[in-house]
Amino acid sequence: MTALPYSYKSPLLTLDHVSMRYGNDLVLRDLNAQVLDVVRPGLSQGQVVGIYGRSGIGKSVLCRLLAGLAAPSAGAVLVGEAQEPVRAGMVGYVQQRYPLFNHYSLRDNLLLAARRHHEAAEAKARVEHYLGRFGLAAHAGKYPAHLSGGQRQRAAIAQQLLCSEHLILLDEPFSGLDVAMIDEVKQLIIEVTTLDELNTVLIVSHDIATTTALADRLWLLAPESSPDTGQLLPGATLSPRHQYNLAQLGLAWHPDVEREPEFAQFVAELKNEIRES
Ligand SMILES: Nc1ncnc2c1ncn2[C@@H]1O[C@H](COP(=O)(O)OP(=O)(O)OP(=O)(O)O)[C@@H](O)[C@H]1O
Repeated sequence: MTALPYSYKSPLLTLDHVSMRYGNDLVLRDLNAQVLDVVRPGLSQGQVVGIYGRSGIGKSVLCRLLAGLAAPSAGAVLVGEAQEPVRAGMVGYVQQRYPLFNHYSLRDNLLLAARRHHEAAEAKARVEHYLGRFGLAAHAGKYPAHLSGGQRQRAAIAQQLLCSEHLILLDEPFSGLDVAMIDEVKQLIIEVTTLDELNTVLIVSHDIATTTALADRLWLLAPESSPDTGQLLPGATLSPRHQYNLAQLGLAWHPDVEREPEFAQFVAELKNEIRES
C-alpha cells in the first residue's frame, strides 16, 4: 500500500446542506460534501467519486439533483470552478437507458451533443477526436441499435462529455456487461479522467470492488442516528465517516490496486458497512 503524493486545489462540486423531500417523505437529509480538484506532481488527474447505498436509499434522487434535473427542497448543488448552482445540461448524465437517438448515426448523435457548446467546425473536430479516442471511428456510421453494449456505453460517455462541462455522472456503468467489457469501460473511465480537459466522474454502482478500484473518493448514502437519542433520523445522508478519501488511505491511482491485500480488506469492510447501514 503506497500513499501517492497529492494536494487539492479549488472545489469542483459542492453539496451544500442539500435535502430532498417528496410530500412528507424526507429522502435525503442535509447532505454536505465536496469534490476538490486534485493536483499530483507531474500528472493531470481528474476525480472519480464512487456513490454507494442500499437499494431505495436515494441514489437516483441524488443523481437527479447532481444533474440539475430536479431542484433540492433545501440547500444547493454547486458545480464548476465558478461554483454556480447546477442547471440541466451542465453535468453529463449517462443513465442505464442510453440517451442516444436511434434514428441518427453514432457520428450524428455526437455532433448533436457537441453543437450545444461549439461552432460547427469545432464540433466536428471534437467529435472526430472523441471517435478516435474511444475506439469508435470504425462504427461512426452505424445506428445505436447496431452497436454492441460496450460500444453504446462508450458512445454514451463520449456524448455526455461532448455536451457537459467536465462533470459526468454514470449510473450503473458496469451492469449487464461481460468481464471483458467491464475492463474496457474501466479503462475508458481512466482515460476520461486523464483527458486534456480533466474530467470529474461520479459513478453510482452496486459493483463495489470495480468502482472502488477506479475511485479516489467514496460517498456512502445511509441513514444516521441522532447523537442525542440514538434513534434513526429520517432520510439518508452522507455522514463524514461515510466519506472516504482513498488517496489518504493509500488506495487511489494504483494500476493493480485490486490485487493488493489492503484493498480487499477495505472492500470487505465497506461491504459490511453497507450491509449494516
Ligand atoms: N418523484 C418521486 N416522488 C416520490 N417519491 C420518490 C420520487 N422519486 C423517488 N422517490 C422515493 O425516493 C426513495 C429513493 O429512491 P431512489 O430511486 O433514489 O433509490 P435508489 O437508491 O436509486 O435505489 P436502487 O438502488 O434500487 O435503484 C424511494 O423511496 C422512492 O420511492
